[in-house]
Amino acid sequence: MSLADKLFIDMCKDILENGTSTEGENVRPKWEDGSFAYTIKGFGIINRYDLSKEFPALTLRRTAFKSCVDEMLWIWQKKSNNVNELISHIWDSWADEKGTIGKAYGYQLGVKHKYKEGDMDQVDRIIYDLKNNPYSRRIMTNIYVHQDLHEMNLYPCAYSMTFNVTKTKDSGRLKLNAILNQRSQDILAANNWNVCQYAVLMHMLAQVSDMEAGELVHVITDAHIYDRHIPIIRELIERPVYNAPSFWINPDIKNFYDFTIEDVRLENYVTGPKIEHIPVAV
Ligand SMILES: Nc1nc(=O)c2c([nH]1)NC[C@@H]1CN(c3ccc(C(=O)N[C@@H](CCC(=O)O)C(=O)O)cc3)CN21
Ligand SMILES: O=c1ccn([C@H]2C[C@H](O)[C@@H](COP(=O)(O)O)O2)c(=O)[nH]1
Repeated sequence: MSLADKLFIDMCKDILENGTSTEGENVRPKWEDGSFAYTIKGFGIINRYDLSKEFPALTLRRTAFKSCVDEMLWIWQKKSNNVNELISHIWDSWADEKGTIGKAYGYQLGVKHKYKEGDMDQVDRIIYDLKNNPYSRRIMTNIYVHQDLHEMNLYPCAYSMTFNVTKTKDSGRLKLNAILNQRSQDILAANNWNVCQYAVLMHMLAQVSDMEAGELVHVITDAHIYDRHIPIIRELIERPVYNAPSFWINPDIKNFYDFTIEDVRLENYVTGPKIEHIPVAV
């Protein structure tokens, strides 16, 4: 069983057994037919993934690896907020007629800020610190920008990465760890999707800074299972599990901006069957 499967199954059981329901309360999201999308939610879930041991892809069902890496690069590398630059259509419901999701995600990472070292956006600031000042305790991004929230079609969910570099005990090589802070998580549609995205981001940043990828700590404030997902989750967590796939990254890429979705892949990724239709609350 992959470690990601174990964490996912334990988390789902915990939410289903100990979580609380929002039914009948004033909630924001709705289903396609206009009814309220209630959830069972757990508070303050923390999952730790050791990327030096295995890649954290779920095997219970296949995570759409190419689409999720494409979305991560859309945010972190293209710094785009236009859904026309995405391969998948997962963001279409939140885009306006021009295809933009407003001042969210990629837009915020592309904003240049003034630092003592010069003007940089948040991604370039991270890369600069990892290369020049890896023991800094100030290497972090934050896209939850209050002054721009009124111009976002959906507020950022995975909103902050805090990077922390340690030394590998045996080899002495530098190890890149990070905490992903997420205020809200749709467990069925996006949990492993988000985990795989940020695991790939860490592998890419580690490679371009001559480090190894270490631990990804995923902190989820509101970890929820939507009402219409409950039977799907109950079936999913009873499925057989397989070993984690192996992760390949093109070793020749030394500049973060040169990575494409073809430069990473999962090998021997054996999974359970596809869930034909996952309704997404909007
Ligand atoms: N309610 C909700 N849940 C989310 O996960 C979510 C939002 N809203 N709003 C913004 C984005 C869009 N995200 C999404 C939306 C849909 C899928 C989805 O349908 N996933 C399918 C297949 C995707 C594919 O093959 O490209 C799946 O099987 O997981 C995933 C993430 C994550 N975010
Ligand atoms: O990367 C993402 C983006 C969105 N989500 C989910 C989490 C929630 O179910 C909705 C957002 O609704 P809010 O009312 O703004 O919390 O989208 C996710 O899991 N991962």
